[in-house]
Amino acid sequence: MTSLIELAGITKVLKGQKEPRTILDGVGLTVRAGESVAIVGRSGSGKSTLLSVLGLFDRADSGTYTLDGRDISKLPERHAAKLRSSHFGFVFQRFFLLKHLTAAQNVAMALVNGQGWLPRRERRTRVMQALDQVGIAHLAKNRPAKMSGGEQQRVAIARALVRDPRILLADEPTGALDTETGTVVIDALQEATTRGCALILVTHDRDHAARMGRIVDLQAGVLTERVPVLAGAGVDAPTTELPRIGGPA
Ligand SMILES: Nc1ncnc2c1ncn2[C@@H]1O[C@H](COP(=O)(O)OP(=O)(O)OP(=O)(O)O)[C@@H](O)[C@H]1O
Repeated sequence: MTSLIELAGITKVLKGQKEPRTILDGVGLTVRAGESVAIVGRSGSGKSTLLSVLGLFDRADSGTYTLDGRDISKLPERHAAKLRSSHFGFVFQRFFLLKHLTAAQNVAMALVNGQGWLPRRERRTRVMQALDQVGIAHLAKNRPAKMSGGEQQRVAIARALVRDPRILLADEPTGALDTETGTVVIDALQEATTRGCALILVTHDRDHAARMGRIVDLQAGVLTERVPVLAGAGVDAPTTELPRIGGPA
């Protein structure tokens, strides 16, 4: 299977301070369609920065970003904006729902913004499909105030899915939820991978990370891939680490 995303030697340096600070130091990452990848690491290690680079909200200072076989490292912003809406769905810790709109109307907003006005019937079908995919089609007419946190986050996931993205980027989507509700939200995100969508999840929750197909660890700007240890190998830790990937030798 060919890669959907390939980052190589990605570097991001924060300027505007006394001393420039390297946040991403030669990061490499390959993600294929239908894969799920957890990005873990200490607070401030650069996980959200990496997600911003992946989602084309921010640009790397050096390195290459290949999306679907195309080098997009130097893409002008107007093309990047198009790719953002055609290829990516975003889910954040905060739900960012409009409180005066119903769940269905909140999801429909993504279609209006991204693709102009679709015919009403098609819009309705896609919105209901997206709500159904996250298990809350029955709440289509509810406003956020009448929904639990987990339900609101599932509306936000439906809003991210309604444009049928190739890649779902989720930044601490369970951060505001209790463990049980968080698990339901992770289920909803993972369901998208069964349809070929790649899922990249930033999380501090070990259990949620462990449910992803792969875990990558960001420490001091350096990304390492954790490789599951075979059961019975006599190692206490559930995972072990390889040397850094994608960085200079
Ligand atoms: N716009 C900015 N201006 C100044 N510093 C920034 C900016 N954005 C990020 N940083 C700094 O860059 C570092 C990486 O931030 P980032 O948010 O990517 O980390 P993180 O791993 O996602 O953290 P957390 O787990 O707490 O969300 C942090 O030290 C942060 O303070």
